[in-house]
Amino acid sequence: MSPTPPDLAVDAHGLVKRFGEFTALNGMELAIPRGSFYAFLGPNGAGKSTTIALLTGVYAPDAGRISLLGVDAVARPLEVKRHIGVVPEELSLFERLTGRQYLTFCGRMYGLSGDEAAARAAELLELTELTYKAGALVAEYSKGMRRRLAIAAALIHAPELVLLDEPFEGIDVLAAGVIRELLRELSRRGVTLLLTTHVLEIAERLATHAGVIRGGRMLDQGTVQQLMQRYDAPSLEAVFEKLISVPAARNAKLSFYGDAPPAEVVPLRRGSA
Ligand SMILES: Nc1ncnc2c1ncn2[C@@H]1O[C@H](COP(=O)(O)OP(=O)(O)OP(=O)(O)O)[C@@H](O)[C@H]1O
Repeated sequence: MSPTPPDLAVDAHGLVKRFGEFTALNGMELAIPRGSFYAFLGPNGAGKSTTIALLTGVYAPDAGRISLLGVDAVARPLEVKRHIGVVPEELSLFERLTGRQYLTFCGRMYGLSGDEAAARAAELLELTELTYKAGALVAEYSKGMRRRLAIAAALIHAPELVLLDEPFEGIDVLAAGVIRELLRELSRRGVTLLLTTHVLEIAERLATHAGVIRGGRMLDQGTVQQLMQRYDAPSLEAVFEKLISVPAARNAKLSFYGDAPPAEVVPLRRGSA
């Protein structure tokens, strides 16, 4: 890491990523100040997961540069990976380990001693409310439990920057509250967080900063306050709606259904099938 920490935890310029003929990222810019909680927003297919894949070294960019925590992430990916945590949208966990073994294994991969890894695993299981499942195989975990385990695994090496792609996907209301508090606590401790979510209410509650992308480009980014002022919008959701034009699908018709409502809706009797 550089001797003086940079102001930006994520500094990406002119990112281009092509899949064959298709250009998924077309000059993406990303500026995430250290210690901020950044909501990375955009409609389906905008390029959020692809950007995260580039930041975390899953794909190499076709053009552009990426600096994470002051280090060139394309040239020195291993050095960067030691200091970042990632929760991808598509989880691939080791199914034949127990939750506790999985976390301990991840800790050992980051160079923690066996005792340290076990102690942190226990703490993270507690924080994500998975202690009662710690001895069960990951293969037996529900979708929401897997997501929580992945979040725990991403934190085991105390990363300074955590990137979470849809961490609330498939999580019930109570567990979402647990995850929200955990993220808030990390933020309070100065960890930089990047979060993608389609639940703007969650972004609204947590984020200090936001960026809205579409078609592989950054439309605008800044603090949540700045964006609300700039677009004269009362909420992040309103900023999002102003930046992303209303999809044509909202005005589409279900022509094959016909226009007439059913003549009469007959209430079901209690107990009837
Ligand atoms: N491996 C791939 N091969 C071809 N096209 C891809 C690939 N990965 C992503 N794309 C395309 O790149 C574009 C951006 O996809 P990406 O998954 O980054 O979007 P996203 O913003 O994360 O969307 P969502 O909110 O639906 O998860 C989409 O048009 C997608 O179809």
